[in-house]
Amino acid sequence: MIAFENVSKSWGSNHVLKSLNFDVQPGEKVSIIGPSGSGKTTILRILMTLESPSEGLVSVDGDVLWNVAPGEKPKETRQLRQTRRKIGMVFQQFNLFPHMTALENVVEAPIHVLGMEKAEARERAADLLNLVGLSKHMNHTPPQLSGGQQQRVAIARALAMRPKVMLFDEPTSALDPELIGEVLNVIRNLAQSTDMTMLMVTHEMRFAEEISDRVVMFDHGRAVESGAPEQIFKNPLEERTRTFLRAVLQR
Ligand SMILES: Nc1ncnc2c1ncn2[C@@H]1O[C@H](COP(=O)(O)OP(=O)(O)OP(=O)(O)O)[C@@H](O)[C@H]1O
Repeated sequence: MIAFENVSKSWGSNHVLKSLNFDVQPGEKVSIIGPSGSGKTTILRILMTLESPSEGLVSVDGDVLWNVAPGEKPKETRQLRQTRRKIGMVFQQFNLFPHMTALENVVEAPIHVLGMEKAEARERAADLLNLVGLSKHMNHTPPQLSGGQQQRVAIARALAMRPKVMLFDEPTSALDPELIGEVLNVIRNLAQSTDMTMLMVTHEMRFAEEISDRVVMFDHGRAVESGAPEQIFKNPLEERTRTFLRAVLQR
């Protein structure tokens, strides 16, 4: 469903991704872990076309998003916009429209981007807000909601576009500790009840262990180890994974 082939990304002399080969199978739930600055977010941003690779091929659902030859300037492929719609993303920051209600935030893109009928979009948005446990808050604006509730609206908004792939970039990092659980519960339910492909960057190790089919350890722009959660967390093969996990799990 997602494939990175020999993908590199540099900002000046900072080589953030180094000939990365990485894929995610249809329906697979994959978590990316690794030290700060190892390139985890950059992978998601390339998939969202918020960044372009310096080199390499990236495809989603069989469509080429990026195909950049060495020394070539990245340019958008013809089907990029179409492919981009297959992907929903949840960021650390919720990025909701503050003056709109939760429901209006969720219906916005289906109406304006997908051209969905207003009534159908509102019905779907109400179902999704119910799914994330916010049926009582549909008419509240973001300032009237807690951070956890706002992030759940952001998840509903991403789902409203009927994506085949959901990307999560540290979805609980901006939340107070007591609000993290409610957002993780929503993501856990999605992972267990949908056949969507899910790729998540997270510092929540126990959560990654619990919900993922596979965990990938990143370091210095490379996937250094990939395996079932019990293998990565209980029996990591790479010294870099052991050192990283020792540090984060002792915190
Ligand atoms: N727009 C940018 N311009 C220049 N450098 C950037 C840009 N975005 C990211 N970087 C650099 O790329 C490197 C990798 O960043 P990235 O955010 O992908 O790491 P990460 O593994 O997600 O880290 P964290 O866990 O701290 O979020 C860092 O050195 C960062 O400073």
